[in-house]
Amino acid sequence: MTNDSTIYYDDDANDARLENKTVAVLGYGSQGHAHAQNLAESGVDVVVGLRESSSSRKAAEADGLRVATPKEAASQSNIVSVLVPDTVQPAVYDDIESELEAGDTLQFAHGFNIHYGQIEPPEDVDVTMVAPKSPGHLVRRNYQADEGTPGLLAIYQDASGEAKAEALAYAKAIGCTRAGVVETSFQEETETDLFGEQAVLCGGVTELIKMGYETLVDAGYSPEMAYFECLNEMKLIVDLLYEGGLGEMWDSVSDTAEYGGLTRGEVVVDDHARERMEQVLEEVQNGEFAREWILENQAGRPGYRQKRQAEKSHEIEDVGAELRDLFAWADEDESADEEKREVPADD
Ligand SMILES: NC(=O)C1=CN([C@@H]2O[C@H](COP(=O)(O)OP(=O)(O)OC[C@H]3O[C@@H](n4cnc5c(N)ncnc54)[C@H](OP(=O)(O)O)[C@@H]3O)[C@@H](O)[C@H]2O)C=CC1
Ligand SMILES: CC[C@](O)(C(C)=O)C(=O)O
Ligand SMILES: [Mg+2]
Ligand SMILES: [Mg+2]
Repeated sequence: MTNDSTIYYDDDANDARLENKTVAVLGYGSQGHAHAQNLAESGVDVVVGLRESSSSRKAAEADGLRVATPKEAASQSNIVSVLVPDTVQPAVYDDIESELEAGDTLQFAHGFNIHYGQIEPPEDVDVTMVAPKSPGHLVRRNYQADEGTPGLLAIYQDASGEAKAEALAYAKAIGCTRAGVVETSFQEETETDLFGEQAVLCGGVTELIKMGYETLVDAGYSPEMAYFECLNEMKLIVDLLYEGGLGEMWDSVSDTAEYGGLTRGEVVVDDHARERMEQVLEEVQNGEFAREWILENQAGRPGYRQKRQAEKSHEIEDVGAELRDLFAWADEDESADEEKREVPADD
């Protein structure tokens, strides 16, 4: 981040920008349920847009929210927050496009479809992004605990001249300006988000865990020891990194771990890994990943299903399930897990 990045807080946002406006939240999954409930509790008029057959309808209604079809919701609203999965957004957009009027806002939590040209909004609507840098369940939990969730704000199209002020009010209403909202662009958010989840947060970490586990088990150590060491303890280390960066983690582990980590970490994640990271970034930047993902969806997701199945079948998952049943820490997270399970899988 450069020193001139702008960060906005609660005092920079004016709640009145959302007065007399209706927000249609399309989708009631991870982000959708959090935005809709936080907006409503902040006093904003909300209508949730879900298809007639939607398995999420019951949950939204049980949470006291008004529910309509995406098209009806868009026609009743001034701001349409598109929080269905990225892959279905273009089809949902085609359905609601006719309901967008000059001066309305199309709001996103991720820039994929705008940045890669899958959605091309009319010139007379504002196109904004408020993207919490967190899974939706934490956005909701933090709001309920009077805490904030850091987020990003970007303006792709400012037809009204008011796009930023309105997006800031939206960010405040879902709790993001309590923590701070960094201004960025659709391009930067999309490319960094995709790179981060592929190379580091989701893809990189899971491969590192599995490879560490397999190395220990192949060398004759017990699967339980390998699970604890390579997966379970990851949370303890990540909590320290989250609280105080690399420094707090290194301060907290033993000198032996610090010396071993500082000298051996770079043996594993070496220049070869850096080259591969650069390759992953290039495929995000030149649109190759986006094209692959769009085609994969058009083909009915055969490769995705296969990869998912292989991941579920990895021995570490069985070992982990057994251990989590036997130890007390599983109970602590039970309510969070229950909450997560309420979100329907996409297939
Ligand atoms: N997951 C996260 O924490 C984060 C997500 N984002 C972004 O937020 C956006 C939403 O992602 P996320 O919350 O994960 O989405 P989810 O997968 O959780 O969305 C599921 C919701 O979308 C509805 N839905 C699915 N397909 C359709 C369809 N064809 N028509 C209408 N509704 C449909 C589902 O209802 P139904 O019962 O009808 O299937 C359900 O309510 C994305 O742009 C994502 O990149 C950004 C930051 C983090
Ligand atoms: C890290 C995954 C993420 O980018 C997120 C929760 O921010 C996503 O797309 O879900
Ligand atoms: Mg992300
Ligand atoms: Mg993402």
